[in-house]
Amino acid sequence: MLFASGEEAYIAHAVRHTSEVPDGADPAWADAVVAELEPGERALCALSFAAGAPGLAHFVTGAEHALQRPEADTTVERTYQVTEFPTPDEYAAMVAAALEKIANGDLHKVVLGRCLDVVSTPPLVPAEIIDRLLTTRPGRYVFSVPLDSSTDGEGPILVGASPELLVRREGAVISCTPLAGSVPRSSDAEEDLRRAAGLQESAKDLAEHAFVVEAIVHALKDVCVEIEYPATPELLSTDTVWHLATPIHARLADPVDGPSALRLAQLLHPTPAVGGVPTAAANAVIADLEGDLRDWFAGCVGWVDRYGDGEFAVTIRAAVMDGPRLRLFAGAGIVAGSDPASEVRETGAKLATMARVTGLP
Ligand SMILES: C=C(O[C@H]1C=CC=C(C(=O)O)[C@@H]1O)C(=O)O
Repeated sequence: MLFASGEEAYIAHAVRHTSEVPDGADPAWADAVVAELEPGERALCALSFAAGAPGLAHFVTGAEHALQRPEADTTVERTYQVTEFPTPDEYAAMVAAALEKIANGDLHKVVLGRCLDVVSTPPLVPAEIIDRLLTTRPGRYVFSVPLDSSTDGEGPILVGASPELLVRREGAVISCTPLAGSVPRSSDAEEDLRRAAGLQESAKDLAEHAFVVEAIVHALKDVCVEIEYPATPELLSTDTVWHLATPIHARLADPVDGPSALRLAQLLHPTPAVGGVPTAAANAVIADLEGDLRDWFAGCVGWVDRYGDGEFAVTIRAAVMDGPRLRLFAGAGIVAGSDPASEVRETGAKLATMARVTGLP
């Protein structure tokens, strides 16, 4: 069980117990988790996408380790049976349906996702996937969190390499780096830079991004002062996509009794990077068009300590491993001007991050 940020990985050595709740958005639960933490412990947490869906916290002790690059890849030969759902055509039709609702004025933005279900022979080995995640680090925030109290590797495990910081609290200092607006990368260096430059000038992507920054700044205003962020987004790249990113910094108005990192994650999540605008209308469209495929995807994952410090990433570029089965998820923001075929390509590029880590051809 681990959460890595940048060059350091916090690896849990022992689990005291696991708190599972039906509603991960419950503020009383977040406060109880922090109050229950003992000296030297952290709670490694995962929250689902929406209010009213589960959350869990593992009370662990562990240590920071420097990440290492592998000498050689010891990948086992496997065969994979892959099912796409919805299919790319069905996903394009979902995007078209969302665009119609946007044109009708029902909402401004909605993020829609699709999945790959993979059955591997021989079965995937969690330790192997986690090793590869740590050594290749396709995203800044690498995580492996069991999704129930069976911490022996037998139950489902949420793994991933998210590029998106939902929130970090270090004392009174708060940081968020929302991402939204993306384009697949190219293996041709010149074309890759052209795509990045095009993204920075794309009115559609800048609008898609602005919704997320606005929502986060609005939510931070309730608990923070000195909120600072650049007027235009920066570029951030992963192994497969370029993103627009806005680093936001703020100070807690009340550093003594202010919200913990877990409580801040609840306050901010789900942002329009995974939900939409307005929130309720977008959630209804997601439920209608996606059904229940999100589960723990598009949630948030991270840690909090007994002082309230901690760090949460958005659960994207992620997979759920369960024995021989693996489910990968990727979503894309839909706004006026989005093109269904481009959104299929974008989600395909996002799925490729975890597909590569798991050894899929
Ligand atoms: C929902 C995902 O990405 C979000 C984060 C960054 C960029 C996004 C976009 O451009 O659509 C999404 O809002 C995902 O990777 O599954």
